[in-house]
Amino acid sequence: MNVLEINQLTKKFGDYTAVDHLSLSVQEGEIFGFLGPNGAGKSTTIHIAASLLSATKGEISIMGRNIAKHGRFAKGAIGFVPQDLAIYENMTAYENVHFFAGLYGLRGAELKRSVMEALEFVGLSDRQGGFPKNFSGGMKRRLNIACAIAHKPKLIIMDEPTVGIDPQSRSYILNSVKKLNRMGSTIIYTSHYMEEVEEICSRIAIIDHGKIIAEGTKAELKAIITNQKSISIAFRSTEGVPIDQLKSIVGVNAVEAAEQSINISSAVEINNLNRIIQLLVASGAEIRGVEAKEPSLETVFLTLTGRTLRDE
Ligand SMILES: Nc1ncnc2c1ncn2[C@@H]1O[C@H](COP(=O)(O)OP(=O)(O)OP(=O)(O)O)[C@@H](O)[C@H]1O
Repeated sequence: MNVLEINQLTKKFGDYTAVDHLSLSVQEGEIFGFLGPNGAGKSTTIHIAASLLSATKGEISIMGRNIAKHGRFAKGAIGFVPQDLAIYENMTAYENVHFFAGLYGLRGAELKRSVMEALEFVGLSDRQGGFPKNFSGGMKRRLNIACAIAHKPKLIIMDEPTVGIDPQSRSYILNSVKKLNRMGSTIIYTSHYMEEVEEICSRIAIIDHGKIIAEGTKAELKAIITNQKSISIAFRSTEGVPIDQLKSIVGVNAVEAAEQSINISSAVEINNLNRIIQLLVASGAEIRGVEAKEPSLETVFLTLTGRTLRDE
């Protein structure tokens, strides 16, 4: 069964089209990754799916019911973890979760039990009486998650839940996502960190400029680029590296530059490595290493759009 179905969704802000005839479906039991650079339209799409924003055009159904007609049902079926923390600093951790779970109609002993279970789940039960202002960034993110899951929603939508936190909290959150999924929730996970999406998601949609540009399992997405190789070259500094000239070498499809490295996506059948190295040596760039890399979702994105996921 499809837990979420989006059909030809369009959202305009004035003249600007943030989401452009976007369709996708998420099946029960999936961890579905929604991957795209900043500004691609991920948040707008999931805000509409969570009934927090209205669509300009298109239809959305949750477990077969149109959200425009079954608003109450749709809201109860979804747990939404927003990108910007939605917690009250002047309420304790317990009171925060209690407040949000109460909004979903839980009452009495069931409400108390659900609040404690959610706090336990995110590892904050021993801090239930603490105020978020005394919490670390990672703890606040975990509390944000507890607020969204206490009512045991069928579908949990997470909008970049690991932005700006330390690696330990990030790994805690990623493990929690997997555990929630094992416990029966379907998850939509949006991110512009492709490593996270590769690690936890069973199916992925890549979005750019409000449109889905590729969709499938990791293997299916990588199959798009089996005719591509990825070469990573390290430098002391990439200043002065002739990027435009590299792009004009036969076979090269895209070049992505960071401070001390460049990634080149190039056609497998064309042996242009000599030409690439010659050009770099002639430019005076100090090469520190050359490595052929396994294609990643980053390579898929780079190949499809000519841009990197991160520098938008
Ligand atoms: N309320 C608004 N008014 C005008 N433009 C908006 C509004 N909300 C979003 N946009 C624009 O719509 C586009 C898509 O934004 P959205 O937040 O959905 O992207 P995103 O993929 O979630 O990126 P991010 O990771 O930065 O949140 C952006 O160009 C953004 O500036």
